[in-house]
Amino acid sequence: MKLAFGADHAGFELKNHLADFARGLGHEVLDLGTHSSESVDYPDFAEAVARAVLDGRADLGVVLCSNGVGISITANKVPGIRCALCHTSWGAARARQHVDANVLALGAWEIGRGVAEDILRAFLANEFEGGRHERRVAKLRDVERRGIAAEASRP
Ligand SMILES: O=C(CO)[C@H](O)[C@H](O)[C@H](O)COP(=O)(O)O
Repeated sequence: MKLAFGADHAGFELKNHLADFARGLGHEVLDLGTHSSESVDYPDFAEAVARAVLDGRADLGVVLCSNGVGISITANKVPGIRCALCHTSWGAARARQHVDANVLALGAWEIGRGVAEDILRAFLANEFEGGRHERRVAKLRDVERRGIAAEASRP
């Protein structure tokens, strides 16, 4: 699979570690930064990863900040993105199976490397199950569409 990675300064080290880990699993990595521990703004990297997933440069995205909150919220502002902030491998598997999440968010200062690897492995190893979940994801998309329409009609 092709994976896009993005992180702010807080997620920089774990992002690099997980990118190497993903390469070791045989995945292709698109590293969209950040490329140092210098302070940066997480929305820039959330949007870069979201765009890469939506335009097909990546199959899935992985984003990191200190707690995963800011970067996941930002990614979820991009229509078409379903970003799951996960703290367990069980949750990551569920995010793929039930929600068809296309971006994984992690809190780099909350979890260690081993847990992060387990979460990423679970995210990559699972697929959307469809069935009843199709209906729910369709409703999720409807909410997104209504939000865009409301925004467009705002004076
Ligand atoms: O976790 C984050 C947002 O949810 C970011 O990684 C930032 O680290 C956080 O906002 C703290 O920023 P700081 O400039 O490193 O203090």
